[in-house]
Amino acid sequence: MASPLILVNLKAYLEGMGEGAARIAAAAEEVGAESGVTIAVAPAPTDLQPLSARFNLPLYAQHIDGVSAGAHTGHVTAEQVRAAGATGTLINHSERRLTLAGIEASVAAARRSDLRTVICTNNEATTAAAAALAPDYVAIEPPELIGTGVSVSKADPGIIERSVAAAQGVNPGMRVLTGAGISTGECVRIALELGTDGVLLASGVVKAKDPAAVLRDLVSQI
Ligand SMILES: O=C[C@H](O)COP(=O)(O)O
Repeated sequence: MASPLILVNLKAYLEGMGEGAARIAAAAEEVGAESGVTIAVAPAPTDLQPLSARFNLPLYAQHIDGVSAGAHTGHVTAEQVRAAGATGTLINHSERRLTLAGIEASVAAARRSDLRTVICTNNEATTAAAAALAPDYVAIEPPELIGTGVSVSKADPGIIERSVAAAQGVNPGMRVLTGAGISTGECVRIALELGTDGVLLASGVVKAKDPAAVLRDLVSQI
């Protein structure tokens, strides 16, 4: 199996001129290098370029629209985030939902720009639909647990197992992440034991006093 992916979404938690994002990217780079685990960060779009200039780690956009350069006010294109240093993108995060057609267009745009794709989903049915679009990963996150500190690995392991089965039933070999409330190495270990290929998390790292210590714990049972 390829190295599990720990994908840290910074959401819009961090204000200021990118100092907070840089602190977390530095911690992710350090812990990724010492552990050998792939730790990626999904910063705000304005932080992609500054982070890619300073740090050596995979960067994901939090969202892209399924359009190319043109008359699209307020859109974010795959070409733009790729040029800013992203190597992948979230699509359809629970806090940035798209239509099914929009998801398909974003996946196609990401592929044209050679970006890895993570389609976020909320249950088994949407996980199966997402898997049919053949992204690099689907990421199942029960919305009611996001940001609560209550781990999906412990509170709802069944949804992880069923989602892995649904995704791989549609697309054998489909890689699955899970997220919502993940904050410890035990949560990551359980997620991997349930058949996932890693985790998508935010508050457990972003709100931590010592993000590097949390990241070290997250990779400690892999
Ligand atoms: O993108 C990350 C997820 O929405 C999980 O967020 P959380 O780790 O704060 O629950």
